[in-house]
Amino acid sequence: MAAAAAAAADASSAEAPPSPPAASRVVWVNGPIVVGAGPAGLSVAACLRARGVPCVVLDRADCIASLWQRRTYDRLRLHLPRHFCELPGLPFPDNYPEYPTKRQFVDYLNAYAEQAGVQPRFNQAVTSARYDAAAGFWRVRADDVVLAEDAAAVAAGATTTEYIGRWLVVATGENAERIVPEFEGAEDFAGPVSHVSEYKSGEAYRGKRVLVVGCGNSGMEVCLDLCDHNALPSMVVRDAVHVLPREMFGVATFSVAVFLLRFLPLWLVDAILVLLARLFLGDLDKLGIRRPAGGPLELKNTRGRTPVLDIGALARIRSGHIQIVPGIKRLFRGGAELVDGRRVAADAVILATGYQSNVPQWLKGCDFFTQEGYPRVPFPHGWKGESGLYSVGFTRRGLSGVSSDAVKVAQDIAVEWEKQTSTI
Ligand SMILES: Cc1cc2nc3c(=O)[nH]c(=O)nc-3n(C[C@H](O)[C@H](O)[C@H](O)COP(=O)(O)OP(=O)(O)OC[C@H]3O[C@@H](n4cnc5c(N)ncnc54)[C@H](O)[C@@H]3O)c2cc1C
Ligand SMILES: NC(=O)C1=CN([C@@H]2O[C@H](COP(=O)(O)OP(=O)(O)OC[C@H]3O[C@@H](n4cnc5c(N)ncnc54)[C@H](OP(=O)(O)O)[C@@H]3O)[C@@H](O)[C@H]2O)C=CC1
Ligand SMILES: O=C(O)C(=O)Cc1c[nH]c2ccccc12
Repeated sequence: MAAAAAAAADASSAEAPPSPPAASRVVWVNGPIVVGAGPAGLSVAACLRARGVPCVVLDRADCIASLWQRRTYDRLRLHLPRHFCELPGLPFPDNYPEYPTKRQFVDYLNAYAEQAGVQPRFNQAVTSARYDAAAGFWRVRADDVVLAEDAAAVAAGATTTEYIGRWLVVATGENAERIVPEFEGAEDFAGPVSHVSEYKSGEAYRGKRVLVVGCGNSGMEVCLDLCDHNALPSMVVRDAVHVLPREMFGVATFSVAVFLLRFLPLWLVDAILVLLARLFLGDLDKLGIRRPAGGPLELKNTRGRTPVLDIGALARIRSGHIQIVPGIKRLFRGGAELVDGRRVAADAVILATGYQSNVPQWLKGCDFFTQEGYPRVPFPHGWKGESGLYSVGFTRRGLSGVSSDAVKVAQDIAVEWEKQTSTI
């Protein structure tokens, strides 16, 4: 019986997986295939080119840095000082402010791609990537993104291209997909429900009662923007959250943290940050904002929970312009019932409920990434997998993590590239 079971298991593991339908096109890539043309994809491509390694960069969007260009609001600025956000090889222009605007950052990224000669293939949505061990190549499939307006293309159906190459660089980011929670009664709610990635400005919400779900940097900044446009925001704070001042006496809190980390252990830096935040911001408990037990940097590094860097929302909470409410139990026609039984009226709901990686949806047959779509090996070692697999931008350390990964990945691939090309 046991032998029969073992034989059956052997037989099933030996069985070849069903082969996917043939791609309409096959492209042999001389060099790495980079998936994602955000800051991570651009910077690794630039570093590769600087070392003489060609690559192909694929993106599902029709432009570079689609997160920044298509899925963020107008008033957005970098919230870390500029020198923490520069990509390898190109400083920001001298006239940029300490916290560049979204427009400035996008201009910088366009200049970066241009200077490095990176020309991504757009409208290429990667649907699967797997390593073909027999051939020693990665097979990456991408569907042409067809716009609904393009009737002829829609009628012809999606074209699939298979890219085949020796190396695969995953650069699809920590914010690839929006998180959209489902609420009981959502179908009864009379107003619009949107994700913050669709929000541009509070102009559309003048005079309206808006329920903003989530109190990360997005939720806080959108509430502030709504106030500036005379809307009436309530913000759902369902759990504890760290709020830090963006600056203390003109010095960036982030810079203070980085400086202290040179001498002190992380737990102590966290304790100092919490103490300073208490001094600068006062007791937030009174406002309905509790601090988590873990420290702000610890939670950022281990769970990806970014502390809020306050740029003015707290003042509006104190003044009563932003109302804090607990978690949502259910939605109803005119608003939401909360977990404490209270009701809050709302004309619109904005979900500032965060983002997630999409790597598990398309990277098959390898366990380098966790189910959450992050490298299993923790920072600073998560940039290199097996068989020519790499990741850039999954460090939970923002743009500075992107840059440090990109340099390491390009260096590593360049060494392999030189070995391979010199033997030809
Ligand atoms: C609102 C906001 C503000 C931020 N501000 C800062 C900041 O001030 N400082 C900081 O350090 N960090 C900040 N971050 C963190 C952010 O992660 C980085 O700024 C940066 O965008 C990460 O770059 P990336 O290339 O890894 O990911 P992204 O910028 O998300 O780029 C990934 C690209 O991959 C593409 N893609 C995804 N899936 C596929 C697929 N299946 N096929 C093809 N293409 C695909 C996407 O279209 C996208 O263009 C912010 C994030 C957000 C959401
Ligand atoms: N100026 C800047 O540079 C900005 C930077 N960013 C960055 O973008 C990234 C994403 O930020 P953000 O979009 O704020 O996402 P976050 O993941 O940081 O925050 C999501 C928030 O939504 C809450 N949430 C999730 N699901 C629910 C639910 N069902 N009910 C109630 N609350 C819920 C979470 O609460 P809980 O903790 O309880 O799960 C959390 O407060 C971060 O790294 C951030 O720093 C964002 C905006 C501006
Ligand atoms: O803004 C983001 O999402 C970032 O990831 C930037 C960032 C990296 N490390 C941090 C620690 C505290 C606050 C922001 C960041």
